[in-house]
Amino acid sequence: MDNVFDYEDIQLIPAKSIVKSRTECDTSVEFGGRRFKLPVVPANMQTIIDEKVAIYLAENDYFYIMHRFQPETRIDFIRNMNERGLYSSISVGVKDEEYNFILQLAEEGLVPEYITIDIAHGHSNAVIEMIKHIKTHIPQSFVIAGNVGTPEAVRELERAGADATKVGIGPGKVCITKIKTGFGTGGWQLAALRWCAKAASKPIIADGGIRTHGDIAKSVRFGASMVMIGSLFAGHEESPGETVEIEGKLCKEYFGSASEFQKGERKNVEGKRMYVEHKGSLQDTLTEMEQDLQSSISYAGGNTLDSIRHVDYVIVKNSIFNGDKVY
Ligand SMILES: NC(=O)C1=CN([C@@H]2O[C@H](COP(=O)(O)OP(=O)(O)OC[C@H]3O[C@@H](n4cnc5c(N)ncnc54)[C@H](OP(=O)(O)O)[C@@H]3O)[C@@H](O)[C@H]2O)C=CC1
Ligand SMILES: Nc1nc2c(ncn2[C@@H]2O[C@H](COP(=O)(O)O)[C@@H](O)[C@H]2O)c(=O)[nH]1
Repeated sequence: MDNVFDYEDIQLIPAKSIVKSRTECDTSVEFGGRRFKLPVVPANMQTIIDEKVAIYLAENDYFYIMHRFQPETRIDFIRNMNERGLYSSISVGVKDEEYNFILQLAEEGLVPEYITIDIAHGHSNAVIEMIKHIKTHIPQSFVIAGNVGTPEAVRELERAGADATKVGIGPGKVCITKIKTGFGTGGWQLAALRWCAKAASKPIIADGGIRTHGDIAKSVRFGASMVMIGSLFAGHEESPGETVEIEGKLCKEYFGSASEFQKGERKNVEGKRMYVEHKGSLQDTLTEMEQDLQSSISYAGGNTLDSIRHVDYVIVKNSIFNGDKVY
């Protein structure tokens, strides 16, 4: 790998604007046969999304992926979305019971429009087998597989039948994989995205490490069709994380899916918990993201998201450790 860099090391170079107003810039994206207002999806984590948030996002033409940490609720979730005329987008793991869950969906004729295979180390036979299992029994579902961090992994999952891959091992805000295992894309996530995108023949979701709205445009420039975000979506009124008061300020919890708080035990822990300041409404953030991305598109010299994909850039510094701490 040459040219290793991360989000904070890159600046995109402006091109002559063709719009009179940023409102002319269209941030929408097609993904898996649907069009969404933004190339952004809140992380499929228990402190980021619940059924209420999923309904809100689907009703308002945003992409969502429901988490998989209350597995017994998934059938009712899909039925409820169907009854409301909304698309359903769920997550699965790779353990034996998940194979039975897919068979149950097939038997009951329940077809989620999107199924995300959500495990830490997605470049594995376990994921390849699950992709094939889903494609055999529910071929109409759009399958997102991850997480991975290499071109080889992207190619292998695509060959197995994945319709999109999710890139990012360890760049997340509540992630401690880099520190605990020595592996991952933490500290060079943007370069890893570029590396993977060059090998991909299907869409990529860039997952983790987004700290500013400008990082969304940078992800698009380096090959992402969709950007998964956790920490920036934590702390809203609607966020499922518990609300607490810390030194007179209202905060909400945000914890990793591989943290002891999610798992209920300290085994193979690769995530931590933090508290983020209470932020107001989710829609305010989505609106601000849209405005900022419209601005990015105008700086790129176009009026659609695609114009960002070809802009020049400079590497302004080269830092590979961003100061993450375990606690
Ligand atoms: N994007 C990221 O960087 C990371 C994300 N996560 C998130 O944490 C959640 C839990 O993930 P995960 O622990 O994979 O889910 P599961 O607990 O469902 O485990 C996945 C399966 O893969 C096996 N496995 C083998 N090697 C690994 C490995 N290196 N890491 C994890 N499992 C492995 C596990 O067995 P066994 O447990 O016996 O080893 C288990 O059977 C997911 O939501 C995932 O997205 C977690 C870490 C990193
Ligand atoms: N290594 C770990 N990664 C995790 C864990 N829980 C979630 N995640 C990943 O983080 C992103 C969100 O990143 P952010 O920088 O936007 O906050 C999420 O989508 C997962 O891929 C975990 O416990 N360990």
